[in-house]
Amino acid sequence: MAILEKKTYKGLTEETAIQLVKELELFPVHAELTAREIGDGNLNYVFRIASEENSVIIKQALPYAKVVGESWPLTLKRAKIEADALVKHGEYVPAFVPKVFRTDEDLAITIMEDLSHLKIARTGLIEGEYYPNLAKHIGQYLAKTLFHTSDFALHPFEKKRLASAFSNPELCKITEDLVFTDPFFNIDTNDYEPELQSDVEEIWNHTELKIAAAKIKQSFLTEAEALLHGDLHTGSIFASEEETKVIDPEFAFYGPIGFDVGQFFAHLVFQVIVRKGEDREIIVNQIDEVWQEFYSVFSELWKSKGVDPFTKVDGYREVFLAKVFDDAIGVVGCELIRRTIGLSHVKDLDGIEDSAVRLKAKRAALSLGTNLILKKASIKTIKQFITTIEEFTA
Ligand SMILES: Nc1ncnc2c1ncn2[C@@H]1O[C@H](COP(=O)(O)OP(=O)(O)O)[C@@H](O)[C@H]1O
Ligand SMILES: CSC[C@H]1O[C@H](OP(=O)(O)O)[C@H](O)[C@@H]1O
Repeated sequence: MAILEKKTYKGLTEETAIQLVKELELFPVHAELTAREIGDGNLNYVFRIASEENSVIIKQALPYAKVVGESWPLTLKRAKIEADALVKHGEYVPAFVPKVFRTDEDLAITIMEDLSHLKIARTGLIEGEYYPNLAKHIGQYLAKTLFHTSDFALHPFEKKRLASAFSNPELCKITEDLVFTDPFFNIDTNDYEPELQSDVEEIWNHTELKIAAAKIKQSFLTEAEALLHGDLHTGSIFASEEETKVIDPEFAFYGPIGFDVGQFFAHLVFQVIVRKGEDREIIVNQIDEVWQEFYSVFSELWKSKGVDPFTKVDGYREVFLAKVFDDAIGVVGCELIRRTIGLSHVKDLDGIEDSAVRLKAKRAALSLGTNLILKKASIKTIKQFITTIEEFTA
């Protein structure tokens, strides 16, 4: 029986992935096809199916988290959320997301544009590559996706319909635990070198820090400002010198705008920590540029497309964007700590072979993260944010 007709979930293999694209007539009938599983993420399978002339990607969710196994069951609904978010965001930033060709909820698959001509930005950045358009493009991606899905741009009924359609409790719970909770407590799944034990205990015993982190978590739990990507790290971005494409929005949900902004900042900060001299300056400038671009495009949209009467009140835009910035700084702090001592690290730090250099970099991430969470109220501008980064990472 044809795979799609079965209407039941079954994990694909390289063979059945080929059978599926044939059933869907995505390639000419006699095309010679090859398939390879290329997924390197924590959660899903990704197959690349290619003929001599053409190729597509099939991403399939598993009923559990791939990185842990069947002991961590995870909803298949995330595949639909991811495909729907790609399509929704694609309405506003078609140049910055892959095209979605087909989806199937029973199989939990999305068939999309193959972006293999690009490189995952984290990999390229670690190799020292320079992406002259990355900051500008991500600034635009953030401003457009977040403004257009917010109450500033939508009728309240449509906004609430979307918020309900993108309800994503299981994936949000991963972020609530892994980013905003577990690193601040002695939890089994935390993951760090024994040499960091005293640094980690300092965090666990720091009540003021925990209260500040709890407030940032509270914002993530309650503030349905816009349809977020929800996992906007440099491993979720394909780039070249010219192009930028954002993939993997399976954590999408209605949350605080500063979460997406802060996550992207944080993963640039990891590069600031590991680079030196001019190479480091490039990333510092990109942090500045992404914020300037986000601020200016969001402001233009606010003025030209704002539907809420308060968007016409002088001064409110600046107040709202200051709130987004404050939220983002808190998220940077939590993400720096989480990717250093929690579950699911980043190669930027873990890939440093010399252990003394690696530990120094991790300590910088922890002390900068702590400082940002505690002092975010005093960091009001992008320049002050950059000065703080430089203070802790010199
Ligand atoms: N559209 C695509 N084109 C080419 N490769 C892709 C595409 N989507 C994903 N991949 C590859 O699969 C990997 C994992 O994809 P990702 O969506 O991040 O999965 P996960 O949700 O498991 O993290 C990416 O790092 C990339 O190498
Ligand atoms: C066990 S999930 C941890 C981590 O995995 C996700 O990453 P990705 O899907 O990009 O590999 C996300 O960042 C989660 O926090």
